[in-house]
Amino acid sequence: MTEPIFEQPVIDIQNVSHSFKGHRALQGISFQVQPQSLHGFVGPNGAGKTTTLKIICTLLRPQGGKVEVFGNDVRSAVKDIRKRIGFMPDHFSTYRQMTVFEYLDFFGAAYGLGVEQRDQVINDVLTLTDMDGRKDSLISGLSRGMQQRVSLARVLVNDPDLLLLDEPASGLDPRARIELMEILQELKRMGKTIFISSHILSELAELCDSVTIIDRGLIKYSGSMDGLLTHEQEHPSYKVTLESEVNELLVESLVNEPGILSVRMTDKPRELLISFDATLTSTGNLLSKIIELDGSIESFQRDKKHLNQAFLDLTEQGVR
Ligand SMILES: Nc1ncnc2c1ncn2[C@@H]1O[C@H](COP(=O)(O)OP(=O)(O)OP(=O)(O)O)[C@@H](O)[C@H]1O
Repeated sequence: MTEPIFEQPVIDIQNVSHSFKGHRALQGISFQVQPQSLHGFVGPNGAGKTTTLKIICTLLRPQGGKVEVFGNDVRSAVKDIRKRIGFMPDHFSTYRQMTVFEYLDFFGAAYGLGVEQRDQVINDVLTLTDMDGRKDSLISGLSRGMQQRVSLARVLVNDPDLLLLDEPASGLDPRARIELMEILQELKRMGKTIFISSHILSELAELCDSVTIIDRGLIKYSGSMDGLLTHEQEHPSYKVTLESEVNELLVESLVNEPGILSVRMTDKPRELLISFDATLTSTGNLLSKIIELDGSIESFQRDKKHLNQAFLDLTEQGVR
């Protein structure tokens, strides 16, 4: 039998805490980000997203706990980490009077690239971000969506292995958002790991393989996107579509079965929502019972929670 290969996580956060003037912004958070994943970091205002991002990209020293990026400690290996990451903050910096080329050239030089190499790299990153025709445009004249792409192009100049993006989609119209997500998918296909924060879970659902949810400095969930939507493993819920209309006798018989917690009819006459206690019965038992009582199932599928509901269930009410 082949042994499973355990890859080292790109980001490994263990019990990290951080306070600002007595206010506990991070209260012992732990999670990991796997290589070549697109990992969402979601939480309401003031949850601690930017603080965490700044710690990961070595701009802020954690006061407690341990953070490793590519196996290097953020406290001691600042230079090694900075060489391999690209951080895109949630605001555009103050270089608006430059052209796109001048801006990227400036950062290329700051990263130590020679003139010829910079020309090549700038052409490549402009192609990647679909900005070929904008090389000589003034940044101040670009739309918010285009400015975001320039920001992303800037982050790509040193060919980082890990991209840290703070709210990159905020303020973008739906088209610009979709286009940005497509660029990020392409970067993932190129082998990069992408860590992206947002207030809005549904914005990242299609894009991310995994997600961490943070609220008031505490991690509420970290794992696969799929796992988030089927979070209540002990009480799974299934949507059953019958070939004929649901009759009340069937509902009554199912409700009385051991382990079945609820049987609900929906606004569709052939559909039922059934949840059960997985420690007392199983999907197989449920299926056999329905077949025995009715005999005609058209479809049977796990009922996933709505994204917004999953987010609301995990985070607390109130603005902070
Ligand atoms: N420099 C600072 N001084 C004082 N308090 C701060 C500082 N930076 C952050 N905080 C506080 O720490 C908490 C976490 O802030 P953080 O910016 O990390 O949250 P966030 O999830 O990024 O929020 P948002 O989505 O609103 O940007 C908030 O209560 C915030 O007010």
